[in-house]
Amino acid sequence: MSIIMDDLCKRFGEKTVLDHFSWTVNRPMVLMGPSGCGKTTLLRILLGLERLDSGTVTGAETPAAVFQEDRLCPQLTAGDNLVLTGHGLTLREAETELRTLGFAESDLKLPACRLSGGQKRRAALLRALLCKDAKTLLMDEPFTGMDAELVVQAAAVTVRLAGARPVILVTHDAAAAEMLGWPVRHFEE
Ligand SMILES: Nc1ncnc2c1ncn2[C@@H]1O[C@H](COP(=O)(O)OP(=O)(O)OP(=O)(O)O)[C@@H](O)[C@H]1O
Repeated sequence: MSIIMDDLCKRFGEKTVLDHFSWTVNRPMVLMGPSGCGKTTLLRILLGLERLDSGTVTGAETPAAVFQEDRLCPQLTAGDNLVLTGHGLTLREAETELRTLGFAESDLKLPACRLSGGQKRRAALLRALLCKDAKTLLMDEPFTGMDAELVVQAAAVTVRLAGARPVILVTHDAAAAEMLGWPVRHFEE
């Protein structure tokens, strides 16, 4: 299974964001590039949230996503948020993985709106990684708001749970990219 992007073009008014961009992703990979170069736009195109001017995408069906915003249901616990989109994921499995990313028993009982920014980010990351029917993963800055020690743990969990699926993980964090150990594509402006 591969995400195949062929000759993609996208403009916003005068601004060209994708200029005949082609890329085949058949395994987990990292996408890096300067702010404003179009990384989020590319993920939004793959998710069907933005329309291409020209070009084709195949193989991006049934993705799970980590957006720049966490997009958790605020009244549900972190575990219930994971179960909600997990397609067969049990609460026990969800909470086990939340504990590996530092959730205490008391954190597991809180509604998502009472969690810290970093905890919400970890929950959003695990929600995508644990979505059982996702064939691809699209992750936009999933480690934002985590301190260095947590990034180490989050990167290890990401590698373990992503497996061999096609993944595009956008990050500004060169140290995180190195920890993942995945090939890096540099997206220039
Ligand atoms: N809906 C839109 N309308 C107009 N311009 C847009 C729209 N969405 C994005 N842009 C512009 O397209 C360019 C690429 O934006 P995008 O968010 O994809 O960049 P990015 O590489 O993800 O940046 P960052 O790393 O800062 O998140 C920017 O110049 C942005 O202002």
